[in-house]
This record gives sequence, C-alpha cells and structure tokens, in this order.
Amino acid sequence: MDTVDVELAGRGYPVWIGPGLLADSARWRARIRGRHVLVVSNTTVAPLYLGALTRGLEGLHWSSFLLDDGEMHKTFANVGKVLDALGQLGATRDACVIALGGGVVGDLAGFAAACWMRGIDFIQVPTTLLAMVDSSVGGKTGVNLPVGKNLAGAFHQPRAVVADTDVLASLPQREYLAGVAEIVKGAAIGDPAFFAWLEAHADAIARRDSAPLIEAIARKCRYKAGVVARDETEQGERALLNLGHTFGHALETAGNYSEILHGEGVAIGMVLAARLSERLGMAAADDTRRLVALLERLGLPVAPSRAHQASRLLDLMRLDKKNTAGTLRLILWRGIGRADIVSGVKDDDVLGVLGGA
Ligand SMILES: NC(=O)c1ccc[n+]([C@@H]2O[C@H](COP(=O)([O-])OP(=O)(O)OC[C@H]3O[C@@H](n4cnc5c(N)ncnc54)[C@H](O)[C@@H]3O)[C@@H](O)[C@H]2O)c1
Ligand SMILES: O=C(O)C(=O)C[C@@H](O)[C@H](O)[C@H](O)COP(=O)(O)O
Ligand SMILES: [Zn+2]
Repeated sequence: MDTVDVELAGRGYPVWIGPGLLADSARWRARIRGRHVLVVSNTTVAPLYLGALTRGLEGLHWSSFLLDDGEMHKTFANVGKVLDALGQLGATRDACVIALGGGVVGDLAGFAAACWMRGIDFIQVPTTLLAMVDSSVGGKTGVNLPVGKNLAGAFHQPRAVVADTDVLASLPQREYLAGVAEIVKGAAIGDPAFFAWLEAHADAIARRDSAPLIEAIARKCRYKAGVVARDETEQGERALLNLGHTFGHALETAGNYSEILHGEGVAIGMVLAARLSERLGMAAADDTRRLVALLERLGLPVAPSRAHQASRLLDLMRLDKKNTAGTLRLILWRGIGRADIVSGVKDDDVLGVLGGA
C-alpha cells in the first residue's frame, strides 16, 4: 500500500492506494467521528462493492442512497435527494457521507456533504481509475447544469480517500482509459520525467499491469496533492489542472453529457489546447506530436468523433469558471511538463483550432 498525504493545515488527509483496502475497515473507519453514515453510490457499483464496504460499518447507524448511473445524473435535483436521505437517516452534524463510486458519485456526494448542516465529513472511496487519480483528491465537489459542466459546487475536502485498486478489475476498458487521460494530463502540465516514464510504460498501463499502474496512480495523486496544498481554492496554480478542460467540458456539454466520457473530453481538449498553443507560438510542433502519439498508443481519442459547430463550442467555453467578464482564460501549453494560464486569446484563434473539431 502507498499513502499520499494531502497537506492542508488542520484539514489534511491521507490517500491510501493499494489492494484490499475496502476490507481493511479498521483503517478507514477510524476517520468516522459520529454514529450516522450515509453511503452514496450508484446502481452499477453498489451491487459489486456496497456489501464489502458496509461490512466495515457494523454497529453504526447507516443507510445507502443509490443514484442512477451516468454523467447526466450529476444534477442539483439528485443532491436534493441525497439531502432528503440524510434527513431520513436523522444525520447530525457529526455524520459522515461515504462516496462509493466514480467521479460522478464522488462530486455529487461531496457536494451534498458540503451542504448538509453547512458541511459534514465525507470519505471518498473511488472505484474508477479517474476517481482514484483525480476527482477524489482535492475537494472540488459539485454538479452539472444544463448550461455547463460543474457550474454549481463547493470546495469541501474529504477526511480520507480509500483507493482499493482491486475494484478496478470490474471497470470497463473505455472507462479505465478515460482515467489514464487524467494521468497523462498531470504529467503534461508539470512533470516531464513522469511524461517520459508514461511513454516508456504506455503498453503496460494500457494492459493494466499491476506494478506500473499503482506507481502511476500514486505519482499522479502525489503531483495533484502538491498543487492542492499550495493552492486549495484555485487562486492561481491549481487552474493548470484544467489543461484541456475548457475544450473538453464544451464537448461534454454539446453532447448532453452522454456522448463522450469526461476523460475522453480531456484527451481531445489537451490536443486542441496544444494546437492552439502552437498556433500562438507557445509550444513546439514536436511536443504536440509526442502528446498525440502517447494518447493514441494508450487508445485515447485525439479528435471528436463527430463534427461540432465551432461557434457553439466557443459559446459553451464562455461559461467556463476560469473566465473573467468578457475574457476567455485558457490553460495553454508550453510543451511537455509546462502549462500557463493565458487571458485574452482571440476568438478567431480559438475558432481556428475548433474549426476541425
Ligand atoms: N472533483 C474533481 O476534481 C474531478 C476531477 C476529474 C473529474 N471529475 C468529474 O468526475 C466525473 C467522471 O468520473 P468517472 O470517469 O469516474 O465517471 P463515472 O463516475 O461516471 O464512472 C464511470 C462508469 O464506471 C462505472 N463504475 C464505477 N466504478 C466501477 C467499477 N469498479 N466497476 C465497474 N464499473 C464501475 C460507473 O457506474 C460509470 O458507469 C465527471 O463528472 C467529472 O467532471 C471531477
Ligand atoms: O482538481 C482540479 O482542480 C481540477 O481541475 C481537476 C479536473 O480534472 C476536474 O475535471 C475538475 O472537476 C474540473 O474542475 P472545474 O473547476 O473546471 O469544473
Ligand atoms: Zn478532469
């Protein structure tokens, strides 16, 4: 087992990564302070892992709430239903929400925990690769709105992250690869040595070989934990974790949250950001080629599978949370391991790269 510590004064927490952690309940149960526990999961994950988790809750007053499966269910209405379930449980301020699932469950359950009685504890038990390497770490919680991704939410840090890598055995390959995209993103933004390591281990990672996979999860979590510790609420550096996301979120929204996976949007979005950076003279074509080659070897998309109207995507990008009034702010790329937040990119340049999207 590996442990990554997210260091936040008085609110730090461990990210435990390795096999067998669901059954190792003594470890995570110690993070539950009160008697009430609501486990939030979904209709796919619960039949697989809810039993293993709740064996560790013996003696506590717990219940579960199951979401329907899918990004389109990451809604405000469902947060309301989780809050109702907390009410029915009689949850007091020392209650704990446990999010058992992928990023959709984690983001939504974390937001409900942030809202209940103005904030109660929650524990992340990520069951997708994406949730293990990204969404469970760092305390961004929230839901989508019809007009855009993640537009309502709160920063609310978990008390612990329990990443039991055994559960990845049941994860479909497409979902697995979507998580790999967020690993590549971390390396592309800030860790050239990790990027080169990923190039050397791409086939092993795509095959899910255990040792390199656990190393990749821990490296990505450690990188993200460092960024979060330095800039918890995204006043500066943390925005770099959004590389590819302004484009990717627009593609997700344009597809009504059901056409492409978040990680696929990130993969395509990183390539669009790299092409825009090249166009603006910030990045070299060779670096873009390396990024595209790595994503392709990993089996990830590097362009949308259908044409979109560029002006529609640009309109969606205008609602991104990094923007200021009237100004698009994008994470652009300076090549392997270096990214920057850039304001005032001209519409024509964005439309230029979206033209092919
Ligand atoms: N908060 C953050 O910092 C952050 C970071 C990255 C992504 N996100 C969000 O995370 C979401 C994407 O998360 P995701 O990729 O985990 O998608 P997801 O939560 O939809 O899970 C993907 C699919 O895998 C299924 N699944 C989950 N675990 C499984 C398992 N062990 N075995 C079999 N099936 C399993 C789910 O039921 C679902 O069908 C998006 O909403 C994105 O915006 C948030
Ligand atoms: O943790 C962060 O910060 C990130 O930006 C991680 C992203 O991978 C993640 O998709 C996040 O939900 C995006 O946040 P948003 O603020 O752009 O909605
Ligand atoms: Zn993301």
